[in-house]
Amino acid sequence: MDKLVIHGPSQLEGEVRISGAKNAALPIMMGALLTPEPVRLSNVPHLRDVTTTLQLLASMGTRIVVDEKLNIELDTSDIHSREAPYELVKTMRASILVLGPLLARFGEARVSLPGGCAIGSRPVDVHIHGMEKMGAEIRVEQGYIHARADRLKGAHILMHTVTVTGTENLLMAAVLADGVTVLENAATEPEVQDLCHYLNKMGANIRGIGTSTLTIEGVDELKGCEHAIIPDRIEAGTYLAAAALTKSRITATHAEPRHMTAVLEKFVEAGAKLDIEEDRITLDMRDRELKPVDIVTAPYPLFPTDMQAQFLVMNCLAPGRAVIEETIFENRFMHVSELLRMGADIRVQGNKAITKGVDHLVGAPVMATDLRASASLILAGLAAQGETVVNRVYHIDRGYECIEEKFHKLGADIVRLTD
Ligand SMILES: CC(=O)N[C@H]1[C@@H](OP(=O)(O)OP(=O)(O)OC[C@H]2O[C@@H](n3ccc(=O)[nH]c3=O)[C@H](O)[C@@H]2O)O[C@H](CO)[C@@H](O)[C@@H]1O
Ligand SMILES: C=C(OP(=O)(O)O)C(=O)O
Repeated sequence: MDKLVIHGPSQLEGEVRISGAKNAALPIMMGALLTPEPVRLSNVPHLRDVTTTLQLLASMGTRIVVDEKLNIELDTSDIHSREAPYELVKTMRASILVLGPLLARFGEARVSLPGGCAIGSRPVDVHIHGMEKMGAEIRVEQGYIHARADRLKGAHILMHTVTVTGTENLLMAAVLADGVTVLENAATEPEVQDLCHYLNKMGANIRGIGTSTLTIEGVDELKGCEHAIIPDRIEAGTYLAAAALTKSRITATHAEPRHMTAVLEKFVEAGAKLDIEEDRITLDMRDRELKPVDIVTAPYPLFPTDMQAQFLVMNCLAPGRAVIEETIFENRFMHVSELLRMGADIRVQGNKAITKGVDHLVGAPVMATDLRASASLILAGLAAQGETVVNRVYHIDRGYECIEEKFHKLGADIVRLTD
C-alpha cells in the first residue's frame, strides 16, 4: 500500500488550485441514473471515490465518455442492472445514493447496506423510512436493501436528524414521484444545494433550495444537462490549515469562500490574516502566533465535522487549552492516538478533545482509518520536526486530488512511496 513520506517542518508558499467537491460530485454522478439522456459534468475531481462511482455506474450499464479536459459524460439509456454490490459499496459509503434514483426511474433497486465505518455507525434509517413514506416496499435481507415501487408518491417527510446523503437520496427519489414531496429538517450543505440546482437543470421542480424545507413537485421525466461541480470547501480548508500550521502564506484559487464562512471565521480566531476575493482565499500566518480555538461541529452553515481533525492539529500547536466537541459522528477522533505519538497533548473525554498546545511535534510513522484523520496527519507531518510516514494513503486518495503534488508545488518535502 502507498505511503507518504514527509520531512518537516515545511515552509509553504504560492497558490493551490482547489478541485471540484467530492461530496457534490458523487450524488450528482449518481443522479445521472434519473434520465435516459446523457449528462455532461465538468470540474469533477480526480479521486478514488469518483473512480468507484464510475465503476458502479458502468456495472449497471452506463456508457461513460471522458474527454481531454476530463469532463465526464454519463449516458444511462441502457441500464441493465439495478444493483449496487457489496464489493463496491464497502469501499464507498456514498454508493447508497443509487437507491433513490434507481427506485424513482426503474421502480426497483438492490443496494448493499453500507455498514459501519471508522467514524461511527452511520445508519441509513432516514433514507429507508423516507422512501417507505413515498410508497416503496423495502426489505433488508442478507445485508442488502431490496426496494420496489410501481411509482413513488409524493409525501410529507420529517427527517429525525439532519442527514446530507439522506436528504440527497430522498430528493432524487422525489423528483420523479407522483405529486408533491416536502422534506423537513433537510440538510442545507452547499453540496445538497448543488445537487438541487443540477436536478432543476434536468427539469426537476425543487423549491426552498438552501433552506431546511425542500418542496419537490414530481415530474414524469427528466432530461440531460451540463453541470459544473462546485469547489471543494473541505479541500480548501485543509490547505489553508496547512498554511496556518506551518506559519506560511498561501492562496487557494478556484475556491468558493461563501461556502466557508464558519471555517474562515475560525481561522481568524486562530490568529490568521485572511484576504478573501471572489474565488480566492489567501491565508497569511507568517510572524503570527497560533491561538487555540474552541469548536463545536454541527450541520451547515456551522462548523463542518470534515474540518474537525485539521483544526485539532492546529490546536495541538497553539499555546493554551482548547476544546473541540464532535457532535455529528460518535467515533471521529481516530487521529488523536497518532497525534499523541507525535508529541501532542490531547485528552479525549466522551465527544470532546481537549488540547494543551505544545511547542512542537515530532515526526513518526502514523496511520489512520478515515479520510480527514489521514489528512490531519499529513498536516501534522508538515509542521513536525523530522520524518513522518503516513501509511494507508488509500484513505487520502478517496478525497484529495493529487495531494502530494499540490503540497510539493507549495514547497513541502513530501513524496509517495509505492510498494
Ligand atoms: C458523501 C458525503 O456527502 N459524505 C458527507 C456526509 O456523510 P453522510 O451523509 O453519510 O452523513 P450524514 O449527514 O448522513 O450523518 C449525520 C448524522 O446523521 C446520522 N444518520 C444519518 C442517516 C440516517 O439515516 N440516520 C442517521 O442517524 C449519522 O449517523 C450521523 O450521526 O455528511 C457528513 C456530515 O456532514 C460528512 O462528514 C460526509 O463527508
Ligand atoms: C466522511 C467523509 O466521506 P464519506 O461520507 O464518503 O465517508 C468525508 O468526506 O470526510
